[in-house]
Amino acid sequence: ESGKVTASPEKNDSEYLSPVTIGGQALTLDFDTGSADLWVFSSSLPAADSSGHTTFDPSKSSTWQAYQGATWQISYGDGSAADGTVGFDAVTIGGVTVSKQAVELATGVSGSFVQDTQNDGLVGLGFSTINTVQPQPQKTFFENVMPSLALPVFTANLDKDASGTYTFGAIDSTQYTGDIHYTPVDSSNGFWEFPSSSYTIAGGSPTPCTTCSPAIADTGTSLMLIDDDIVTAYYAQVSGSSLDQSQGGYIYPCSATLPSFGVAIGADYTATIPGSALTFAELGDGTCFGGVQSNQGQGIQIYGDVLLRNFFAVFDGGAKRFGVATK
Ligand SMILES: CN(C)c1ccc(C(=O)NN)cc1
Repeated sequence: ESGKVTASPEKNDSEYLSPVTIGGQALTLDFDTGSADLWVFSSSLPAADSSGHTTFDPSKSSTWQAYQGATWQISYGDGSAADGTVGFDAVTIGGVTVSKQAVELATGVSGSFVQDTQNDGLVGLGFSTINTVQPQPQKTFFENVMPSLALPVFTANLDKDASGTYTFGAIDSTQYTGDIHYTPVDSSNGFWEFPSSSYTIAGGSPTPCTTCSPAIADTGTSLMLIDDDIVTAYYAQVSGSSLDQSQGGYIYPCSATLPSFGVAIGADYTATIPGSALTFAELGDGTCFGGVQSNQGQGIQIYGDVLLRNFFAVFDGGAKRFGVATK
């Protein structure tokens, strides 16, 4: 089987939201290849925290099965967090159903989730070694459905300020051009992780970097969070740019011309993003906030939506590989 759903961008393409049905209840969730918990705003949240969100109410699902005593708690790279209890229910995405998917009910969420009223929770599409359910980590929707998919893959075709598509179980050849360039994935940290040991700024042949951190493909992160020395070199080529502590990153005059930025996807391919696609947000006073920012020395480079929305991306759970194609 295979199925596809729309991925609709929030403002500034900061995240992409997709329709999911759980126990017959429709919610709008953020598909996140950088985590492995499927969690939803629940009817047990304080009303002040769930106001504006659609909540899942297990008492209204005839197929809900509580997982007695199980709990979860997660924190994300941006400092946001959520926690709660666990059960199992039928989860359907694009017509593809897992009958007994672990569904994590939020009884606590941090402020940025409360404020993000279009978001009713997350679908983790990383590897279940980083699932936070105790006493027993739970498999992701993709891990559960993989054996019944025509192909053990899902693809992300995100777009700039336009709706895109997530597809499970098929590689839709109408969604990309040319070849798909794959790299093996090291899932030992729970991410779609691969080496990225060269980069290009403003074109030309790639600069090798033996000290460059490995990278992860993360649909749940908005920006590209890159090793600090590379980011410094990038903005050195942007006139009027500066590191603005109050904004939390590099800003520049929106009139500036940004150089292109290319990053290695494994050993054989450089994914190059044109400068015109490397602004994340206008700050309203003529300055712009860059899509390329520092990873603050985290030792991992996070290739989020600023990269992914420029490509067709393949997450291959069968061959444990990640691929990109132009489109
Ligand atoms: C506050 N929200 C909606 C978030 C969603 C996803 C993430 C994330 O780091 N995913 N890899 C952080 C925060």
